[in-house]
Amino acid sequence: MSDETSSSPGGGDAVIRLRGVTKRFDRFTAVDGVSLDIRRGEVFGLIGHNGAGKSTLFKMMLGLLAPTSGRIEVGGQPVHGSAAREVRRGIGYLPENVALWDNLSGLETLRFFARLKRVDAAGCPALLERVGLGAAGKKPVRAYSKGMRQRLGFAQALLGQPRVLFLDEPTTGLDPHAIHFFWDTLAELRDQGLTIVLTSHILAELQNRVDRVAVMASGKVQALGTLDELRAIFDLPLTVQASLAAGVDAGQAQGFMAAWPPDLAGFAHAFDGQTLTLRAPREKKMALLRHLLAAPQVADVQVHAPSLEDMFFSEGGAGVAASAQNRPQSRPQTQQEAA
Ligand SMILES: Nc1ncnc2c1ncn2[C@@H]1O[C@H](COP(=O)(O)OP(=O)(O)OP(=O)(O)O)[C@@H](O)[C@H]1O
Repeated sequence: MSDETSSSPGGGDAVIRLRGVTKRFDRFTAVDGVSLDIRRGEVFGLIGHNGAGKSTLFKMMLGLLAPTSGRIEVGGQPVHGSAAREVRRGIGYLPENVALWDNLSGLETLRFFARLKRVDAAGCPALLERVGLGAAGKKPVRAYSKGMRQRLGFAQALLGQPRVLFLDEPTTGLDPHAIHFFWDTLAELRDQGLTIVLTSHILAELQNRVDRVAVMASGKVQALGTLDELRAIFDLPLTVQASLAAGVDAGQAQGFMAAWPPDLAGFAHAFDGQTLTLRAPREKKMALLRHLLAAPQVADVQVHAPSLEDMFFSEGGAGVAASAQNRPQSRPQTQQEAA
């Protein structure tokens, strides 16, 4: 793959550039006019409900599926056409279910994939070490656990030192230890300059580990940005929890509630006698905190910003996509802006 990059409107280098990408299966439109820049060295999450078009978009970015219309470039080169083979050599791909042969050992499997990818197999033992399978390289794959199989799949994606990695549901079925290991490895690769695009349905796991997220629905990218940018788009309230001190009796608690300032009225969501839960707009946070911290009855205050999951399930369960369709004009980047 060429190391050439093109600049993205949002700043930084666009390693992956999509313009007006559409995929139709007969009369059904699975991906609908997607324009997107993915920058060098970023971890980019693609989320959305089942059937939103993530895998179809993924396959097109990998050059495995031709778009009906639109243009896709990786490293400044089209992923379809005469340069496609060369472009794909710079891409690593971990499918959701890697096809492995039970009778081959981990090392034989990796060497097999190296031959398929036409890269030097001499680095296979080191790659197995890299993913934590050094000691299991000679074991047949049939003796591998789900986590070990996933690590082996990850190793084959890293063959040939790709500059761009596509990972489809990479942590599905992994235990917490394996998930931790996976994200640590990903952070190291990212620090080495790799661009990583991944899909996941596990939003809590994604939210502090990806640089930006694209939310897909009905074949379109409905919202795009960092977690903070998405929070600004959806403008959901903060949740603030104030715990009263252990010695506060019912009368003092009542006094605390009765002395509530009128300019902060309407945010109280629940009070169980010990903990007051409030939902407040972000601009009221400081006023609310000042009041709570000055109250002698309050022993502890916790503030929770809306999570990716809160946003996804916002608007009474209609989901992030429905909310994004009605998004205000002050959003970070739309498809049109990217185009
Ligand atoms: N080869 C195909 N022929 C016809 N329709 C297809 C084909 N591939 C995908 N689709 C349809 O395109 C839509 C998008 O599918 P896609 O697999 O991209 O969704 P997804 O977001 O990856 O979903 P999931 O989270 O379930 O993997 C779905 O309605 C699917 O049925």
